[in-house]
Amino acid sequence: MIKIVVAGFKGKMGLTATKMVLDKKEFELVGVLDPFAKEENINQLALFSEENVPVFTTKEALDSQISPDVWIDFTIPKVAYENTKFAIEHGIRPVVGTTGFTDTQVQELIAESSEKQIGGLIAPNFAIGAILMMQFAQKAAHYFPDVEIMELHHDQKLDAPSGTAIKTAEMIAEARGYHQQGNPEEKEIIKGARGADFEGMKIHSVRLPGLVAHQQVQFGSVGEGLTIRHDSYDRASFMTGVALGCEKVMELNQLVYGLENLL
Ligand SMILES: NC(=O)C1=CN([C@@H]2O[C@H](COP(=O)(O)OP(=O)(O)OC[C@H]3O[C@@H](n4cnc5c(N)ncnc54)[C@H](O)[C@@H]3O)[C@@H](O)[C@H]2O)C=CC1
Ligand SMILES: O=C(O)C1=N[C@H](C(=O)O)C[C@H](O)C1
Repeated sequence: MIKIVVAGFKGKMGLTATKMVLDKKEFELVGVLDPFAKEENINQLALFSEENVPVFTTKEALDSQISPDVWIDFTIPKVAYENTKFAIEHGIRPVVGTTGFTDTQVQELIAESSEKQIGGLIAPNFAIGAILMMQFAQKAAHYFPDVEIMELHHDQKLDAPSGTAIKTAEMIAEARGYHQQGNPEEKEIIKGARGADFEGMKIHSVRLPGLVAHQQVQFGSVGEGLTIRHDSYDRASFMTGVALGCEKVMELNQLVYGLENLL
């Protein structure tokens, strides 16, 4: 039985992950963390009235009372680095979906986990279809170097571009390197019109109510185009990957970046 804590449990993803952990017989939910929680036990929420799991509002209180094997993190970009570092330092394997990490932070956490021999995972996207989208895009970039990424999310999202768009751009850049796209004489009449730039490719972020998480990677070449698109219509789409991550980190001795490394 893998003992799990969910950080950010009152959020959209935290709540979905909490339900997933409770539903899987291989997992035991030993605690949940959210500084904005008013409850002391999740059974004070109608949804979890049959359960008995303590609620913590600080990671220090959590650490003094429970000993989880795995720390699932769906919090906010501002705290995810500190949370992940805390988990590693306390021998808890992080499975992190929270986005907004810098490359330097990811490298630091990998080095620290390796030193402590603690498995872990930071995955900008846990949906299997999204991983395939990124891998297909990387493959296509060998033949189609001209590409733009459009990511579309709900309007409560804090970070832009999305972690998935950054990871996709990194994977495409690995395949094709820096590549100047479009007209070098181009001028933006309104600042930002052409989106963010990563190694010469543009990333566009759309935020609208009603959306969940969507991304289109659009390639253009002479007389042809190729569009690879993934849609998460429901947050349940991420849970197969989260569950897989919780199992796999038990066998690792350092943190990995990207679910594709565990499939
Ligand atoms: N990797 C993936 O597959 C996915 C990643 N995400 C990412 O997960 C994160 C959370 O997304 P949502 O659930 O939509 O956000 P949300 O805003 O609904 O939830 C965030 C939760 O974190 C809590 N929180 C804030 N500070 C905290 C702290 N210090 N410790 C513990 N909890 C804290 C908040 O109170 C809130 O309940 C975002 O960064 C998002 O980009 C979202 C969907 C899928
Ligand atoms: O905030 C979200 O919702 C999502 N965040 C992740 C990201 O930034 O890529 C994953 C998914 O796109 C949903």
